[in-house]
Amino acid sequence: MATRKLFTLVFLKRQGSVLLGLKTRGLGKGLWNGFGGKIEDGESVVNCARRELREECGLMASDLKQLGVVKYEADFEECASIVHVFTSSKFEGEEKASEEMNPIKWYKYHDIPYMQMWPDSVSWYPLMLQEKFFSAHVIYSTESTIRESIIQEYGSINNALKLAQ
Ligand SMILES: Nc1ncnc2c1[nH]c(=O)n2[C@H]1C[C@H](O)[C@@H](COP(=O)(O)OP(=O)(O)OP(=O)(O)O)O1
Repeated sequence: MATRKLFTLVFLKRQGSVLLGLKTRGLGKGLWNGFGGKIEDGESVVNCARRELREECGLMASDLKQLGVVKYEADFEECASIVHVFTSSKFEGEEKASEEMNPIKWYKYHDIPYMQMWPDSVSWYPLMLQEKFFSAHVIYSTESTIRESIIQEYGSINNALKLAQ
């Protein structure tokens, strides 16, 4: 079986806005994104989502809900990336930028800076913003060019999770 890297990605929502951070290093440097990272050995998916959210923007979510799975493949890489996508609108703590995400900013849904984000974001954010369950299978031919993209909406998270298997 091909190797896979596992990640989480969390979007906090408040009155028609979503909290994004500008990535300062590593994968996706210079792009706005939600908060997340690699799932550590022995860590559950949801615990990773909670930990990365707290580390990257200082906030703790009490009702994380998994909405989707994004599977990334690239013609120039052997390893696929599986990203588990969560949202929450109940959170507490002191909102603050971090070494990895700086600045952080609330964006109205109609002002999301898609031109300064991963190119596939625009294809599945609308589902995520509407709290729909979804899967996205995205294949890049270069770092910024999508060769193929299949987005699907479901009635529950269970079907989306099949993409992560
Ligand atoms: N195409 C693609 N591949 C991998 N990861 C992502 C994408 N698009 C994305 O939006 N993402 C997300 C998934 C994760 O939330 C981050 C990447 O995590 P990363 O920053 O590499 O993981 P950390 O564990 O935080 O990294 P370090 O702390 O070791 O720097 O982007």
